[in-house]
Amino acid sequence: MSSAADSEVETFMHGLIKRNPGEEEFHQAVREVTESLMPFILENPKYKQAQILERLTEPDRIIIFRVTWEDDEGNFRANRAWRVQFNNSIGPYKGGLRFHPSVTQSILKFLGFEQIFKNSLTGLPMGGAKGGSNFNPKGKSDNEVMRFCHSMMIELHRHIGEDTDVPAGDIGVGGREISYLFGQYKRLSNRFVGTLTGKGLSFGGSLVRTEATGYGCVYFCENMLNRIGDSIKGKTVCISGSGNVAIYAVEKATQLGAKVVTVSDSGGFVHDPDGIDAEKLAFLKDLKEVRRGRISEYAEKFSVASFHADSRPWSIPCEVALPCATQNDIELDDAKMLLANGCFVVAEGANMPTRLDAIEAFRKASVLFGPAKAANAGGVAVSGLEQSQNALRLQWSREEVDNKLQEIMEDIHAKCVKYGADDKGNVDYVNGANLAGFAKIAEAMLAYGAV
Ligand SMILES: NC(=O)C1=CN([C@@H]2O[C@H](COP(=O)(O)OP(=O)(O)OC[C@H]3O[C@@H](n4cnc5c(N)ncnc54)[C@H](OP(=O)(O)O)[C@@H]3O)[C@@H](O)[C@H]2O)C=CC1
Ligand SMILES: O=C(O)CCC(=O)C(=O)O
Repeated sequence: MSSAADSEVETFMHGLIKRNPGEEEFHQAVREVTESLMPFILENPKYKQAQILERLTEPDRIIIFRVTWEDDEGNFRANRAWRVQFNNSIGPYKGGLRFHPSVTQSILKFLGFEQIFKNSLTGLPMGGAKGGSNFNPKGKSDNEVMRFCHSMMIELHRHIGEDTDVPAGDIGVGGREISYLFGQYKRLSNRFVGTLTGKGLSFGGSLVRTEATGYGCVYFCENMLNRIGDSIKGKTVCISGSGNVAIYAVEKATQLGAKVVTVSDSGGFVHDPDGIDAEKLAFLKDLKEVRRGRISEYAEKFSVASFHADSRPWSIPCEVALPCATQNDIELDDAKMLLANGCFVVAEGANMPTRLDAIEAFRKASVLFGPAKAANAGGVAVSGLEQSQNALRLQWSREEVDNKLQEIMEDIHAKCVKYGADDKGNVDYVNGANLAGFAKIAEAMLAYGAV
């Protein structure tokens, strides 16, 4: 980056931090995008003149509300919830809901901001949003989760709609939660429309939505490898997380011939040197999707595997790393360890799982680095396809949706290459994803004038 661009980035970030004090995750997400975009904005004064970056980093609105619910002992409990409607320049607001005790406005703003670019990359007409609550579903009964979701929707339903804002799942929000939320939405609005995605298959859900983020991440990884004449087949893969994204990343990587040797949760990671085969994956799905148990049980069941409490999997040698748990999961030291052990491909299944200095280390080492906006866009892409099916009142076959998902991931990869390749043909996927995502949104914002 030129020194002029450098100093513009610092001036811009100074103002942003002043306007959004203490929101570190949001600052981190905006800095990464700003560093990619600033040289382009300086070359194209129309974006600066129209204050596109300033407008893009200010949410259209944030709705904050209290959710009161009753636990199984009859106590009243209260949580805080948010919906950050960030930008609807290219379509209705779209993005997941996160239920986790760590949720703050900063986290939801970083997620909503990233979602604007990700959704643009899919080529589908979706704006960016995110929401959630500091409610902790862990250890709660189904009835408690239901009461929380029903109470949350009493407020949320006023702000969403199939052409306004379409929430979906994220950490702590899966099929169970979406069902409770959708049931209450349907009752309150007296309309059966696709205002949430990730629904059950018997009431408007799309085939392959459950698998889409994990599968899409592996498809993106395969696209990056194919471009250099390689493939994921035969590669050793480390995955973090053991939730929705991680499980289906394990499944697709294994189907394509890779050996996945780690998964994790907030208690630690398991290392299975033999790889997670179909039988072990079935156990993992039952453990996490049905019994909601801890990952340490995997090592109790399969003696070849070891459990490492309170640690992340990045010390285990691998060629491909797929962080699929949460933000800031790969620190600089983890990146150094991965590089020293021969890792040369990283695709982000989670949102912002890699710290900025760790990304820099990967870039310097010419790692094939697929940023979240591109690599995990498969989930929201199939959510977009769910909206299309709902609007058409049709359900497409598994094969049809999976083919469309593969096409969308290939298309996102091609856009990253178009916008991120240098003269020698090396691709900076971070710059590519940011620039390609930005181009479409910025054109729409310019066309609207001062709105
Ligand atoms: N679901 C989707 O379609 C999409 C999800 N994403 C992103 O992918 C990531 C994972 O989401 P998803 O799989 O849906 O969520 P899940 O709730 O299904 O799984 C989350 C996983 O991450 C672990 N985890 C969560 N927080 C922490 C933490 N602070 N430290 C260590 N581990 C943690 C969880 O462990 P534990 O159970 O112990 O908490 C669990 O294994 C998130 O970053 C999400 O934003 C991105 C695109 C789409
Ligand atoms: O499916 C969706 O609408 C949102 C998925 C999501 O939360 C994400 O892409 O981070």
